[in-house]
Amino acid sequence: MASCTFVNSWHSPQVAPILGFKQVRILTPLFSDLDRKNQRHVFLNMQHSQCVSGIGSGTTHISDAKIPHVLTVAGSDSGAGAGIQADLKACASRHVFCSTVITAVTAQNTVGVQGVEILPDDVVAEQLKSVLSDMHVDVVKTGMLPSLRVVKVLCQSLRKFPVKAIVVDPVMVSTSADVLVGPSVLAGFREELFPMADIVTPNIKEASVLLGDVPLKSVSDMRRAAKLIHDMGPRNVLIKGGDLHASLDAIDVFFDGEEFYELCSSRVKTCNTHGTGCTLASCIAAELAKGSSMLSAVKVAKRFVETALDYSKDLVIGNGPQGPFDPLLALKNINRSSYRQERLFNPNDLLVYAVTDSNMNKKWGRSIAEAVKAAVEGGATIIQLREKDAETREFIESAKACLKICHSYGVPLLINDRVDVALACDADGVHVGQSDMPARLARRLLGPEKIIGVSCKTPEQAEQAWINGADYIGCGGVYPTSTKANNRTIGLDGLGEVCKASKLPVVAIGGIGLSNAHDVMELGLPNLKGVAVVSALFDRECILTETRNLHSVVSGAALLVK
Ligand SMILES: Cc1ncc(COP(=O)(O)OP(=O)(O)O)c(N)n1
Ligand SMILES: Cc1ncsc1CCOP(=O)(O)O
Ligand SMILES: [Mg+2]
Repeated sequence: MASCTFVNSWHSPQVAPILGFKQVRILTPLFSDLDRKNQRHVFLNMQHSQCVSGIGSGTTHISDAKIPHVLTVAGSDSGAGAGIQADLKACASRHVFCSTVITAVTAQNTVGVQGVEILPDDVVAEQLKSVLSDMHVDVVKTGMLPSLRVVKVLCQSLRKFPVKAIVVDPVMVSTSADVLVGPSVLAGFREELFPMADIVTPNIKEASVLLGDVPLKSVSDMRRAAKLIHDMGPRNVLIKGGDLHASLDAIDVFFDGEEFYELCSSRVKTCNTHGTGCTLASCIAAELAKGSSMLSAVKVAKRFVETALDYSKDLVIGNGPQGPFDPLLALKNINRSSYRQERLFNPNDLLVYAVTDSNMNKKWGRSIAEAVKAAVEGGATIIQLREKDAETREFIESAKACLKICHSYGVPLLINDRVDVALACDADGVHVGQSDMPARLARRLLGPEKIIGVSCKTPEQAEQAWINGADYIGCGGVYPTSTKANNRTIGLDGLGEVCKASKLPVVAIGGIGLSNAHDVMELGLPNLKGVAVVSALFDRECILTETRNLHSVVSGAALLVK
C-alpha cells in the first residue's frame, strides 16, 4: 500500500485505507483544535432532517438533538457484508450515528477472504484519538482486532476516554471459515478487553476457541460456555447458536451473571448470512446508545437481524456461497419516530385486553377516544382498535388521539387488520387474522419492534404464527359471540390445545366477560396470559367500571393459578 496526504480531516482516516493507502497525514488541524465558538461539529444524518445541518463555508448551525453515537473499531470488508460496512449499515438502520476506526483492510467477497492488510498500531491509535477526543461517543463496539497490540491500544484509549458501554464481538473466523486473528489476540481478549466489556457476543465457534477448543454441541453446552466466558470478566455474554445445527430454531444463550435466557427465533432459510454477527453486535450497541437495558438491546437486535435476514433472503450478490444480507433494506420501513425507544412487548400486557367496536361506540354515542380513555382508566392493559367501518383518514386521526391517551398510561395500542393505519399513526402494532395480511409480511412492513398478534384456532396455526414472527396469539372464540359473525366456537378444549402447543403467549377471546373470565383463567393453561373482550366492556353503560371489575376478576384468577 502507498501513503497519501489528505488536506481535510473529515473522512480521511476512514477513506484512505479503503482506497488502499497505509499512511495518512492530515494537513488541517483536527476539529477539536479549532475555535469551538464558531465551528461546531456538524454532520449529515441522512435519515433525520431535524438534525441535518450544512457543511458550508465557515458558519454552520446545529440542532440541539443529542444523537446516539456508536464508534465501531473493526476491519473493512470489501464485499460490504460484514465489518465496518455492516456496522455502518446496522447503525444507520437503527437511527444511530456511527463513527469508525479501521483496524485492517480485508479483500473479501461472497467466495471468501482473499487478503488481509493489518493497519499499523499507531494508525489505529490515531483514529481512536481523533474520534474519542472530539466526539461524544456513547458506545464502542469492537469487531476484528487483528493483533495483541491493537487490543492494548484500544484498551488504553478506552481507559483514557471512557464510554457508556463496550460491546465486544470477538471476531476470529470469517463466515467462509477463514481465520482472521492470531492466537495471541485471545490472551488480549481474556486479560484486557473482556474485563472492560459490558457484553461479549461470540458465536459457537468463537466461544469454543475462547475456551480452548472445547466442542459445543447443545444448548446446555452453550450455557456452560456462557458461564465460563462470563468468568473472564464481561458483565454479560451472548452466545449465538445460529451454527448449532442440532436445533431447528436459532437459539442464542444470554447470561447476565445471574440468569440465563434462551432467545429463540425460527431459522430463516437463506445463504445470505454473511455479516449477521457484526450487525447483531452493532445493533446491540445502537440500542444501548439510545438508552436501552442490555436484555432489551439484545432482544431487539436479535429480532432486527432475523427481520433483515428475511428481507434479504432472496438477494443475489456475487457468485460465492456466502451472500451478504442487507439491513438497510429495513429502511423501507421509514415511518419511525426516529429516536424513540420502542417499548418492548411484555406478554403480561395481555391480561386485560380491550378491543373496541365502532358500532357499540355509535350505539352509546361515544367517540373511539372516549371509549379508549375509559377502558385504560379502568385498568385495560392493552388496547386494540377494531374499527371495521371507519374511513381511513378518520381512523388514522382517531388512532393518533388514542395513542396519546394509551401512552400517557403506559398502555400499548394495536390496530386490528389495518397495517397501513398502524404504520401511518406509528401504533405499537397490529392484530391480524387468518385471512388478513400474513404476519410475516406485516413483520416486514412494521419492523422488529412492533407487536404482532395473530388469531389462531388450531395448534398448526399457532406454530405458523410463531414461525412468521408473531409476538402473541389471540385464540377463540372460546364461547359463542354475536360480535363476530360466523365465527366458529372452539370452546375451552380448543383453547387448551392451542395454549399447550403454542410457543407464544396466548390471549383468549370470544364471549368472555365478568361472568366467565374466571373460568377461563383458573384453568391455568400454559402460555395463557389474559382475556380479550369487546362487548362486555364496550357494549355497556360504564366502560370504566366494567373494565375495573374485569381487571379485578382476571388478576385475581391469574394470581391463584401462579
Ligand atoms: C386479541 C384478538 N384475537 C382475535 C381477534 C380476531 O381477529 P380476526 O380473526 O382477524 O377477526 P377480526 O377481529 O378482524 O374480525 C382479534 N381481533 N383480537
Ligand atoms: C374478534 C373476535 N375474534 C374471535 S371472537 C371475537 C369477538 C369477541 O367479541 P366479544 O368479546 O364481544 O365476544
Ligand atoms: Mg382481522
